[in-house]
Amino acid sequence: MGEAAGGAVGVLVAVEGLDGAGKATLVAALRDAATRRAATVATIAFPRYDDDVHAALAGEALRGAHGDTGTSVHAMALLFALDRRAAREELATRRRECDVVLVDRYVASNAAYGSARLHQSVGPFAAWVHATEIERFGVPAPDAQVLVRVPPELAAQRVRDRAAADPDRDPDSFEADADLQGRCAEVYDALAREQWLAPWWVTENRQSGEEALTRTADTVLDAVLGDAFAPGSSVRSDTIET
Ligand SMILES: Nc1ncnc2c1ncn2[C@@H]1O[C@H](COP(=O)(O)OP(=O)(O)OP(=O)(O)O)[C@@H](O)[C@H]1O
Ligand SMILES: Cc1cn([C@H]2C[C@H](O)[C@@H](COP(=O)(O)O)O2)c(=O)[nH]c1=O
Repeated sequence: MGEAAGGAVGVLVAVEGLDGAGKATLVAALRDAATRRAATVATIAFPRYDDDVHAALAGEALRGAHGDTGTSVHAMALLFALDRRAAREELATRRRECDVVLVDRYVASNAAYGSARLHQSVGPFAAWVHATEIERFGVPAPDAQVLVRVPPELAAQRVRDRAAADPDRDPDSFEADADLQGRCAEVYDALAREQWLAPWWVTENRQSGEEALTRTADTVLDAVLGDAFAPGSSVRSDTIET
């Protein structure tokens, strides 16, 4: 569990899933649910495009800049990993200050997308991500990971709808690759099944509406905060049907 100092629980919860799955939407619901129960909360979205040069380079490479960087699976993963390495201090500070630290994408995004790009399941690439980010860079493992699970076609439709409404959100090269998204969905399922890196929760995000989201957010918080207040117990893996 997180570093309990100054009274804050400091539980680190990573929200994962395909592009357009609804991660940002769930993070917002989790933040509201945490605030309702008087838990202090911080949110960080990776890649930190505006705050870290590696993330900025990765974002540009996703749109064709920097020669062949975007085509290199390992180069892209290193840029995403270096962004998180540079965020270690901020993460530590937020965990000291807050009960819940929500991260929108984290280390498992690298494992999922890189493995999918290489047509692997949870295998050598995921092991390389673990060795590089956790063991070498000292990026902290999360306490819990939530997979926002949707059929890839639905996620792709949401990406298209969002792009139609906001020209600044036109799909990047990963978002535009339907085969990649399909394989990535399979890798995410395998990561969750294998409890890769930390315990996983799986939530389906097919329904629209506040009610289902709020229910999911409350279920996750009951688990992570409830367990955090009960020393010696650990966060369970489960499936939340919404
Ligand atoms: N349950 C839902 N029903 C209908 N629309 C939804 C639902 N969840 C999210 N959306 C919409 O789908 C779009 C994508 O959602 P969101 O931005 O939360 O996804 P994301 O996983 O954070 O995407 P990305 O990784 O590409 O930034 C948004 O326009 C959002 O309003
Ligand atoms: C953090 C991170 C992201 N990715 C992939 C996932 C997305 O397709 C893109 C950009 O992320 P965004 O949430 O759409 O802005 O990059 C990745 O492969 N590895 C990572 O660590």
